Amino acid sequence: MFLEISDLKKSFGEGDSKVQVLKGIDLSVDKGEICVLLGPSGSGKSTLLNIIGGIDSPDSGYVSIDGEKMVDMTEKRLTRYRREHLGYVFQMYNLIPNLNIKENIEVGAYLSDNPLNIDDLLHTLGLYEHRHKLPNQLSGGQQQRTSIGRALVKNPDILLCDEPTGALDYSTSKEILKLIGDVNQKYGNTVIMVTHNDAIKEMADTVVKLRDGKIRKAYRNENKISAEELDW
Ligand SMILES: Nc1ncnc2c1ncn2[C@@H]1O[C@H](COP(=O)(O)OP(=O)(O)OP(=O)(O)O)[C@@H](O)[C@H]1O
Repeated sequence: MFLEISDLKKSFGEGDSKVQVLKGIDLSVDKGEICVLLGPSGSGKSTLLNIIGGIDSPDSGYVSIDGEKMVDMTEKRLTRYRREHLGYVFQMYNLIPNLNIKENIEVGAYLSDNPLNIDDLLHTLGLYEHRHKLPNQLSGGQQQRTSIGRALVKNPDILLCDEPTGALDYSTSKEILKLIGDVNQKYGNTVIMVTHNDAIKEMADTVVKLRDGKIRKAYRNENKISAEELDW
């Protein structure tokens, strides 16, 4: 398996205020899959995503990517690994306001020795004609496309998305989900996507439902549909 998670545990706080947020998570995801993580607020989704992304570390258990355990990496190796192999997309786009769209995407390219062709990517993102505009001249959906471009330009093995459509309306959300599906097809990145929206599970290869820090259900979706066909 490409991504292996074994008996992952994480708590926050100390003594009486200690909260066990992940209580032993086991999960395997194949290369190129879309994995959707669902669960109620506070169930541990973002914590799990942050540990997979090397932003946070577990108390015990491990995450292994392509056979390499992240806990065994030195801080220097982990930083390099994050830069080269992981792309992050958040609910808030976090674009640099005084850089234009192309320059915002170039920020991601500088982190890679082997970035994708930016003009080609701008076409895929539907942003080519907007490339000289500043972020505040674009809609929320176009800004999110830009942040996906920034994450994608280094052609990461894993694209980690935390509520990527959380700030968007229905039709823009569907556009962004279609883009995530399209880039997964085109570039073959593994996608791990956290969402509150149950309908999104229909476009996943693997669906994982968390509750109270544990996996309540994990299954392969044999009847995957495209993002255009989603409805909620
Ligand atoms: N840095 C932190 N310090 C203390 N507690 C934290 C920290 N990060 C998360 N928590 C707690 O861990 C629990 C799980 O949080 P997490 O953000 O992983 O859940 P979630 O399922 O992603 O929720 P949501 O859907 O609301 O984003 C919550 O109770 C949260 O308050």
